[in-house]
Amino acid sequence: MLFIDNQGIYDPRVNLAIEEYALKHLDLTDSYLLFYINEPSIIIGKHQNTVEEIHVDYVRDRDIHVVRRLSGGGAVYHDFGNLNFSFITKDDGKSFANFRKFTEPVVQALQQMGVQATLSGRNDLLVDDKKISGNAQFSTRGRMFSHGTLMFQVNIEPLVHALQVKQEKIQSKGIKSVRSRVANIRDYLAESMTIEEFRQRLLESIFAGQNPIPEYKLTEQDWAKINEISCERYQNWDWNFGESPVFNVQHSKRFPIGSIDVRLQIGEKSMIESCKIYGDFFGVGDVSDLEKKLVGIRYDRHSLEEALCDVDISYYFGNLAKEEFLDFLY
Ligand SMILES: Nc1ncnc2c1ncn2[C@@H]1O[C@H](COP(=O)(O)OC(=O)CCCC[C@@H]2CCSS2)[C@@H](O)[C@H]1O
Repeated sequence: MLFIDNQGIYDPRVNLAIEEYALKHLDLTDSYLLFYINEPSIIIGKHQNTVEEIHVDYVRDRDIHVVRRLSGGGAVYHDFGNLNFSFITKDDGKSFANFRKFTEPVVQALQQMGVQATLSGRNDLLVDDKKISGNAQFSTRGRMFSHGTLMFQVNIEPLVHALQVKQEKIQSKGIKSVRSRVANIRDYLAESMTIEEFRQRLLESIFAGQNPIPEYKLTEQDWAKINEISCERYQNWDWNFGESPVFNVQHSKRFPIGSIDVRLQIGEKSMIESCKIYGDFFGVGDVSDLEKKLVGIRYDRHSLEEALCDVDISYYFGNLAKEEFLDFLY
């Protein structure tokens, strides 16, 4: 495994581009570990409807970045007290959805520092029943990353406010990110340290026995492509916010693999004119392919079944069965 050093970069639109670049373009014969700290930001899950996850006025007034990421899951808040880790590796077909594999080295490092963290629920690390880390994954073409937050010393007040959607919006929508009681790691450490020292301790624990720690240095060529990805995707309103959905059928439900929220606009002769799928579910497939499959067909059970007959639903939504998805749609 190689360590990618990006210290000194705090812009989430660049950090997420480094991660995407490493995933898609670096030689994954080796795995990589990337750490990043972002200035105040909300990082939205791939399938979420941004305006329904944030307090728009609060976020605008405080210049908090709002950036969508590639992985599924819910919305989290980052600031200079939050350290993110990302393992970028080949997807051997067994690792996706295995959160234990990628959080274990971090849990061990935390335990060495006196912090009794455990993996619990779908994707959280807890101390004292409080969440200190949220994790998510993304897989594409045999490559994947598994990344997580580490709340070292996050300012809790803006975290709560920025993720608190305005009241009228909550009422218009069934499904939200999974809100948790959160805590900061610093409060549980055996000895005090700065976030930089914390990062160093994690690094030394994960690369135990390797001195010096093997590093991959980003080249000028890498940087040119990273900046391109950053501009095209993470600095782009279309990606981060996108168009608001129009719909006249909305179904929301929480499944074991996460929440799914489907909005359909039904036109003349019962035809589906547009389809949008939101949620904090985990899956490998790009749901926009599924959305496209549903457009142009009749909104009745039989037509839906026909349209989905050659579709592997679990590819998009973890291990959800097709029947369950059809019952949910219609
Ligand atoms: N920074 C941070 N760390 C841990 N938990 C948080 C954080 N911010 C908010 N929350 C809490 O988690 C829920 C959302 O939980 P939920 O389970 O819905 O979503 C996640 O955990 C996603 C984790 C994504 C990690 C990526 C790693 C690199 S870029 S972002 C939110 O409502 C708060 O209660």
